[in-house]
Amino acid sequence: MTKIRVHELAKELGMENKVLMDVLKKKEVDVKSHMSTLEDDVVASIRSAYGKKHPAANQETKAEEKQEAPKKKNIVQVFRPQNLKNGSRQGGRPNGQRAQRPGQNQQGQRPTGNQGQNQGQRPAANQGSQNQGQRPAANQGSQNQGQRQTANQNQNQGGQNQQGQRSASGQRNSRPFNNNNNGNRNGQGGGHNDRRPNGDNRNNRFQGNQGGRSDDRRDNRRDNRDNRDNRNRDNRRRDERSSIPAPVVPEQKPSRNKTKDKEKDHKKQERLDDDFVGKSRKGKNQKNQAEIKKPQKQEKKKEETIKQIVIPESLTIQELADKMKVVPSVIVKKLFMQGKMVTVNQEVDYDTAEEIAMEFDVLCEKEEVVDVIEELLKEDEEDESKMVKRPPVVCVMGHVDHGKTSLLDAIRDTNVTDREAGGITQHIGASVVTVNGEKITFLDTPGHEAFTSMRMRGANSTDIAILVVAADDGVMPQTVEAINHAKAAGIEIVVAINKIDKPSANVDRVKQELAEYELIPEDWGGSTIFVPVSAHTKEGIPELMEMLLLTAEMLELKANPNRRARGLVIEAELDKGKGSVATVLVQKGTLRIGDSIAAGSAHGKVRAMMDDKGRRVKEAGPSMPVEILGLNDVPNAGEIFVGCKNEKEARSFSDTFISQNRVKLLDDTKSKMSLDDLFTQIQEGNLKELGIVVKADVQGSVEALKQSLLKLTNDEVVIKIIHGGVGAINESDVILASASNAIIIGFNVRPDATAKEIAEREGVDIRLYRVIYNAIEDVEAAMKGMLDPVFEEKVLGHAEVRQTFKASGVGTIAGAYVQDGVFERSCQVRLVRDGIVVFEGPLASLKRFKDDVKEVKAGYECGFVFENYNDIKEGDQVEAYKMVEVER
Ligand SMILES: Nc1nc2c(ncn2[C@@H]2O[C@H](COP(=O)(O)OP(=O)(O)OP(=O)(O)O)[C@@H](O)[C@H]2O)c(=O)[nH]1
Repeated sequence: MTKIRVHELAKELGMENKVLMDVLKKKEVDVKSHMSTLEDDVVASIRSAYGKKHPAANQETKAEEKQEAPKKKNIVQVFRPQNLKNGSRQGGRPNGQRAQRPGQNQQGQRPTGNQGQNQGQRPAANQGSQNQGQRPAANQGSQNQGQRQTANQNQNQGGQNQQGQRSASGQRNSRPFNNNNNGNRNGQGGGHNDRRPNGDNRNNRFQGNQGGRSDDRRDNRRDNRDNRDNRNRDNRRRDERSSIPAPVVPEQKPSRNKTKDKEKDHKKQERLDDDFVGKSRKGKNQKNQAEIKKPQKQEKKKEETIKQIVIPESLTIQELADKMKVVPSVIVKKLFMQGKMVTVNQEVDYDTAEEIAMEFDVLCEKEEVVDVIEELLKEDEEDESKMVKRPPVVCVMGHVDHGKTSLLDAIRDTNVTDREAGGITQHIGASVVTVNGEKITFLDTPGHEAFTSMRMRGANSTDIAILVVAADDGVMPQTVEAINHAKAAGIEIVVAINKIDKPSANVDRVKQELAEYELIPEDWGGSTIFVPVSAHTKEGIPELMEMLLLTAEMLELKANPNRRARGLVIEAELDKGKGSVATVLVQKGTLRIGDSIAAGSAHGKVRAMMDDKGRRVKEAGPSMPVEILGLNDVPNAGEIFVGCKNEKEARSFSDTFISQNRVKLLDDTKSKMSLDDLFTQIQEGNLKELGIVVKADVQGSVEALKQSLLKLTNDEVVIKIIHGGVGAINESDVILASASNAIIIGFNVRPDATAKEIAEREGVDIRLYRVIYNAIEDVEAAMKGMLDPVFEEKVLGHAEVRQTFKASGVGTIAGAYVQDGVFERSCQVRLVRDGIVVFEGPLASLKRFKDDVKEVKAGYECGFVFENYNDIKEGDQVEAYKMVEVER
């Protein structure tokens, strides 16, 4: 049987080692220290003298403890201080006692020397710290209870210190590690020793926190560290511990990579720091609280603030993603999930972009495109008081051959009052007539052209339109067109029913027909002025002039002549001798010789001015058309001209115009790639890379094409095969090509219907080949700008000449019978006589009876006239053919 030691007996009896040793000394028992062993008889005598407890009772207790031992393990797992507290309260004390005893017992049973070491270290390590630091008042209470249960009153008398000393063995406090030690002792190997101290630390940590005695804790840790093999890990933990009360179980992953560990631990440290700040210093450190709350606030803010972006009319997915600050692939993916296939380079319009953005909770606003030119041309409202009456600007419009030119001439002839001034009417695109002392400016430009080109920048050139309708012909398609143009431009219409001199003239019919277009004559209760005229007899011309003046009066046409001139360019050309010659219509202000003006890309000083009669003038007021010299360039018709302060201002105006136009031009040239304009694009430096989608019938061909095409890369252009595949050219190929501005080369394959349609819509160039070499050759030729389309003759049909007629002014007409196929109006023909081609050329006309026809099919008779060839004989064979572009 193992002999009992002094301290064990002391503990058993609930007395101090020193007291027991004194007792023993009194009994003349030789003990050197509390570790000295005692003989059984001595123990028995001491027990009988000082204690009631019998070793048997101890044995029982031990047995109990052994049974309950597993429970202690649970306690080890408790990380929360409060839990630990509870554990202490409920079972801490008895456990503590129990824990000591098994330790004691095990000491005796220990087969190895490890325990001795552990024991020796443990008390040293744990005594001070654990006793003092780990036992809070609550625990004391519970301990007392426990002690009472053991009926050892002395313990209570011993007070706190005694208790502390009593537990100097560390057993109570080191309950958890006793368990661990048990494991070790049971032969689980030294490796577990590493864990055990960690376990110790955990306990220490928690308990230490309870007690709040960090010094002790630190001492304890320091001591423990000395006993640890894995110093690094412990150090890390120590770092954590120094600030982190929260439980960490890094030991659970002993095999982690060290570097990773460091990083992870660092991150964990940060997290835990946050936790710590959040949990432990709550209320103490306001700053920290603020720090913790901050992210939450930010999150809230994020939720509340809806992103808003400004996007242009159209943009690519990439650009949209950039604006939305998301990865483009996210958008592509989202759209893909909705069944829409897009690429990052694909352009989408505003509405689509807005829809996409909404999916990401982003609001869109359309970017206001500032037209710099528009801004430059912007004008402030004019002061009405400074305005004076100006002549009306009139244009003549109507259907072909209804007499527009004749009417204008008649008007001019009738109203040229100042012939004496020696003016020979010059064609400057506009003319001024004086009627009853009042001037009317006529524009020569055909009505609708005037509207479209002259309204280029939203400025109307004309005030009144004369709608010429031939009385014998009535309303014709171009009449309707003219009405619509005039209405769209919001200009007044005066109807001139022309050719009333003709017997077939029917004025009422014209009135009736025009009524359908809301042009109701005044005598029918409407408001449109109708004037029956004859350009030939000049009947009604003065009335028409009067009506024009009346209308002008009603329109109250006014302008301020005392300001810098502004107006429209009506015509412009480059004259060999004079340089740039432009006819301008002054609309506001007065243009004078020497004025600096700018008109679109042109600018300069007015060197000379001529009126419509070719007379030199020094100034031109509102509604006056003049030809000017002095511009450095030829401006476009319809361009607004503005008088500038000086030449510098005029130059800067046109410079801005040029640069803006270049931007626009570049935008326009961003059109789809085509082999035909490949060279031009290369030349202009617009193209550095030619993307090609290759589709072929077999993979071998795809590869062959790819390889050959890639070899064509030169200094100027890089060939890039963006996709290669087997099978028909499909929708996705076209979309891909469109998005990447690439061309498609198909070898022995054809595009399907959808692909064809999309290619047409998107302007994707699809080239189909049956010979690989041709494809290569084409791309190469295109890169050199030498790509010519390949045409092939396609025979349409055959006919036989059965009769010939001679017609003056026409030549010989061949009456023929179409034997097979079809004869088309614009086809080429071959005249074959006795097997010899006697003529080959285009068909001048194709008639059936007297009518021109588009085509004549087999089995029908028709009349041919060959262009510049009349030597036609009966029995001649005619072969019709046309050249068609063929795939290479
Ligand atoms: N009898 C008659 N013939 C007229 C009258 N006005 C024009 N014509 C004839 O109609 C034909 C067409 O006249 P244009 O003045 O060339 O007609 P337009 O509308 O200017 O024709 P386009 O310039 O081709 O659009 C000419 O042969 C004129 O001689 C008219 O008042 N009476």
